[in-house]
Amino acid sequence: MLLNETAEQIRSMEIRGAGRIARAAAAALKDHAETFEGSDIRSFRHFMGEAACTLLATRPTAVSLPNAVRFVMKAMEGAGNVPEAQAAIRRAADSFLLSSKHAIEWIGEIGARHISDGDVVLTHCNSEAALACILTAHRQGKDLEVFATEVRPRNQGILTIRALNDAGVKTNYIVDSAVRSFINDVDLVVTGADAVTVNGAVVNKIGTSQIALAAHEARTTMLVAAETYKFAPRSILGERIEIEERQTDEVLDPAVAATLPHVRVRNPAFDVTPARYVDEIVTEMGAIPPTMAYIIIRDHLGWGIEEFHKNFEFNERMQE
Ligand SMILES: O=C(COP(=O)(O)O)[C@H](O)[C@H](O)COP(=O)(O)O
Repeated sequence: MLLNETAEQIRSMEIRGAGRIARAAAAALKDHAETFEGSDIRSFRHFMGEAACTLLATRPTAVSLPNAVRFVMKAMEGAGNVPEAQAAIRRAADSFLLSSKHAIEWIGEIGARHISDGDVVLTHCNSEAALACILTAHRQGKDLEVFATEVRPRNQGILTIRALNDAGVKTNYIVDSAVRSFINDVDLVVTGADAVTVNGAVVNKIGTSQIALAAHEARTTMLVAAETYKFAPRSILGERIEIEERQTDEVLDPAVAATLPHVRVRNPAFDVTPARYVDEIVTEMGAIPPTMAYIIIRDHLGWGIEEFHKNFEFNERMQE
């Protein structure tokens, strides 16, 4: 698929969810590299650098996107000519796609061990990683019941209840504001993540932090299912995750809004749940306390402070 088409699909949320966005970006970079005609390595780097920027500009919050783009782009660093660079990009993209698929499977296995026979699980938004935990437990024969939220304003809950229904999981579909009314019936909350920062805070679909707060008050376990490429290296430098604020017409009909000149509609797509409201983050490396985020960023993703210096030099070279 053409790179601009993928970028547009991510922007319009036809492709959505942090993991899917990352995989679409890696695949788009791979296809884009093959379309380069020429033999000048500097022009190729520039060509790929522009493509990376186009993808990065689509949606600002899911850290899986810059992590995937960087992983693929970094592969061509040592290449001396265009065919070598194209092959390196191909290998890196394929490796990212495969490891992402395996990560979800592992998360499903590990997450399922947190779910017992007879449990009631609540999930929010539509997360592949969170669903992997629930569906794996269901496939293991555990008798489960799920509460799934509506997820205003884009209604990703519909995707979730469809997946649960297709798998034959007994599911309750509730409006977002009903979470506190049902939280005492719930044994475990499982959500996904768009980003995890160095202090263990979890950025996910708007409403997640209210759910975490309700779970905390009710002493209900709060699990977050997240591949390690959702951890945010730049948060080591104190950089904040940008919370995407989407168009107001997703929330209120523009014709109605036009009659309300004193009303400003706000539509943040994500919120931040502090680490103290999260019991564990289930990654493909195992279930960790959120306070271990720094270790994942430094030892697993390989992003110490020194990496930022290297990356700075790399970016300078890309811009030459
Ligand atoms: O918040 C969302 C999706 O938001 P949007 O619909 O706005 O992209 C999901 O919970 C995370 O991305 C994790 O999903 P996954 O586990 O599939 O990566």
